Amino acid sequence: MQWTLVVPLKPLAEAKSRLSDTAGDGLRPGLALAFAQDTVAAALECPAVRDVVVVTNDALAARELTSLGAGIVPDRPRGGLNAALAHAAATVGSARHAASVAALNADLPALRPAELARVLDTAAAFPRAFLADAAGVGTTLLAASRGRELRPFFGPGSRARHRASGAVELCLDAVHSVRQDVDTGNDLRAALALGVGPRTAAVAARLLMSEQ
Ligand SMILES: Nc1nc2c(ncn2[C@@H]2O[C@H](COP(=O)(O)OP(=O)(O)OP(=O)(O)O)[C@@H](O)[C@H]2O)c(=O)[nH]1
Ligand SMILES: C=C(OP(=O)(O)O)C(=O)O
Repeated sequence: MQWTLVVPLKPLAEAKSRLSDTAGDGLRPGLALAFAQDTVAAALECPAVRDVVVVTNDALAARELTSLGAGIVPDRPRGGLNAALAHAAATVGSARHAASVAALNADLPALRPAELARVLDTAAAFPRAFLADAAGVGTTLLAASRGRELRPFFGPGSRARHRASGAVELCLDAVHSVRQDVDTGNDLRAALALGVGPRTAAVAARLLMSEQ
């Protein structure tokens, strides 16, 4: 089965506020963009992915991610993350020959295409399914098979909320790169240990230099 991925991305100037002690205002927007670029590039290399659509109102991010091959859906004003995802999923789901739709966070800089394929292939057996994040409290991916509504409940504690909504939790080993979102300095260190994509590696190197 081939999937359309919907990737939400806040305006870069507002993104990754929990990384403010690790990356100052000068580097943080570039770090958030690098995470999104490495996430989208890896997703586009995944054999289970037909296309990637980023829902964002950030003009620079839209330009850079389009150049990688992503489509863009403009965000809803002030609707928040779940409204943005539901809107984008409905937009791509109503297109002719729509694929199944999955929401994937934009902060997975270590994402490996083969691991993402394993997650999506497993999700295809269920109407709605999700993958918990590395911390075990959030969600990095929520999938809805063709014709099913996504019904996203992302945000703090989303693992429990997705489970309560009836989505099936995917219990898979060896898909660390799909679980490793980066919200904090410790998450960034964990992602770097897994091996990040080239854009995140470049910004992380500048971060280390600026610390010296
Ligand atoms: N399009 C869109 N994306 C959002 C919105 N809110 C959050 N996101 C994205 O959803 C994912 C998870 O978001 P959060 O953890 O809330 O925000 P973050 O920027 O990653 O980190 P913090 O600022 O530290 O909370 C990231 O990919 C965000 O860019 C929104 O209102 N619209
Ligand atoms: C929005 C989520 O991610 P984060 O951990 O980035 O807050 C979530 O886990 O539902």
